Amino acid sequence: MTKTIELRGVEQRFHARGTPGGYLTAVDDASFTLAADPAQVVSLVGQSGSGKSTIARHVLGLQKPSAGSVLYGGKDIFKLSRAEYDDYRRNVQPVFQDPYAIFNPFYRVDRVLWKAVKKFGLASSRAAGLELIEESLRAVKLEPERVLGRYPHQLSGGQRQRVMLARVHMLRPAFIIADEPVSMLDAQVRKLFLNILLDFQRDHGMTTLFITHDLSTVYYLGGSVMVITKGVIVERGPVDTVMHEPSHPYTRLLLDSIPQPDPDQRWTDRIDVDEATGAEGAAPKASIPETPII
Ligand SMILES: Nc1ncnc2c1ncn2[C@@H]1O[C@H](COP(=O)(O)OP(=O)(O)OP(=O)(O)O)[C@@H](O)[C@H]1O
Repeated sequence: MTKTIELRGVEQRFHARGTPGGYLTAVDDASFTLAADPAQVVSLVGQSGSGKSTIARHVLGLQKPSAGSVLYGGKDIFKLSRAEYDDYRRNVQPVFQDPYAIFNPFYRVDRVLWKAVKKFGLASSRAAGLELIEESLRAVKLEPERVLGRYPHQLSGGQRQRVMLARVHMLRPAFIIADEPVSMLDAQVRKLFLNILLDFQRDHGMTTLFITHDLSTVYYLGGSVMVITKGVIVERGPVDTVMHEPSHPYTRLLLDSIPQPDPDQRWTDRIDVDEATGAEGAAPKASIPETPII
């Protein structure tokens, strides 16, 4: 049976002083399904504060929605049996912006990988475990001898990110929930990271929910995209269609925020998102640079 993650009418309210009613709606009636088969890349794109991370937290079971439900294999993730929960934890893996917080600075980075080997019983001996770790590090273009034995601060941000991807590679989850994973990386390392996610999709059948504020990254990844503003998913579809024929004014505004390589035309227009009305005052039809900047 194909594994699925489904959000059904998810709403998230937070207490917020000074707002009408004393709360803000961070996510409003969000519904979508991620399927493991065929493996796919689905991006969720929107500006800061649009509700993306809140949705990631819902999918990862870190935040219970105020209303609606998050289903894994058709079952509410907050009501799974122990065995179902273990399956969900193994098959839905997060990758965050800066994994520095996940590494304990007092332990070598090896520990994160060995913990996964032990927790999920991935190898029957130490030698087999080490072989698996080394294979996974190579799969994310890291040389084991340059990484193992080091402390987190001795690695670059891009290397730390890829150690987390090596962990994902070992676990082979059905789903990766990647929340702004590349926003702190330079263009080259960013591209490397995105290519690894695409390799994971093609070679190991992993489906990624890729959360970002950056449409050019979405363009590079391909697949499909959902556009979110003020907690509402306003547009969705294949990346090519949404990028070339955006139907919602907010998507057009986002498209106009892609910088151009030409210094005289870095931005096609000024981006003025009206906080009160969302996408009011839409900019002229967007143009996508020939070579998206990633
Ligand atoms: N625990 C919380 N308590 C109160 N408000 C919150 C909480 N978490 C998020 N919010 C608010 O909910 C809204 C959506 O936040 P969220 O972090 O999901 O946005 P985002 O699109 O991921 O933004 P960014 O790209 O900046 O991370 C914001 O207005 C934020 O201030």
